[in-house]
Amino acid sequence: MILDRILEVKRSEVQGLLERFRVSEMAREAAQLPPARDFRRAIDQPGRVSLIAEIKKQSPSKGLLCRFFDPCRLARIYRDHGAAAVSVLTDRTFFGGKGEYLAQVRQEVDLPLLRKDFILDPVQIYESRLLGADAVLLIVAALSRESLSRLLELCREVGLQALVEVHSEEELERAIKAGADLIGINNRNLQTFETELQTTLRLMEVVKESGITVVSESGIHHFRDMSLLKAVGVQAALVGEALVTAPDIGLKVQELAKGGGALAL
Ligand SMILES: O=P(O)(O)OC[C@@H](O)[C@@H](O)c1c[nH]c2ccccc12
Repeated sequence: MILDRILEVKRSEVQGLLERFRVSEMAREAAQLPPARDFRRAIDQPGRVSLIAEIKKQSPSKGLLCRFFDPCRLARIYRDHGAAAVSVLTDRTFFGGKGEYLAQVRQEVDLPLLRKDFILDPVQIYESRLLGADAVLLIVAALSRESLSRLLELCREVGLQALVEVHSEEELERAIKAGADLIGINNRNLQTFETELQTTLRLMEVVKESGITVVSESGIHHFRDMSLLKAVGVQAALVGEALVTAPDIGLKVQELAKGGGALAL
């Protein structure tokens, strides 16, 4: 499965980081930073589905999405047309991202930023904070119960929020048990790569009225998708492909923000 391949590469990247940097040194530096922005509050606003707009150059399933890729330009367009937060893919091998993109976007816009990567080790949490992230993605399918709890705890310690990603009822249960208050339901099936908004509708039954902030992820393309998510009580939608491939990106951001009720029609 693709996730196994990604994790193999990621483990060697982590090894590289550990060889190049001292974790204690990074922790000391991170402790001196001003507090991160409140990602959860920015996306959890009554009566609307907030848009988390993603900066994504390529994906394992679709290849190159964006020919003239300029992360800072994308971030400005997202901000100017109604996005509540920005997600930056930093994985290099599979998504064509880099850590520097996050640092550059941090300089460019003041919106809360999510670092989208495959986080397996504490060193990546410190690195994320130093690059300017306000939140990081933790993928339940990629982590043991112990690692998930340990990384969640570390996020709290360093002042980063964690978006805990699930694909199934079983993973959702693990996320809740670990104490996640911000959960991403990924509509993409990791085996087939197909997306199915139904996944969000199904898992929403379990979490609604729990006080957990829910983000629906992947395969969201249209105004009507956002309206549907609004009707089932989701707080935010994470959208990449539909934005970066749109002929007029600003217009697409507006369409989705309107569909979620974040902008007036
Ligand atoms: O491009 P899409 O279908 O709008 O999806 C965005 C986002 O959900 C997707 O990039 C994503 C969700 N979880 C991930 C984990 C790793 C890498 C990427 C992802």
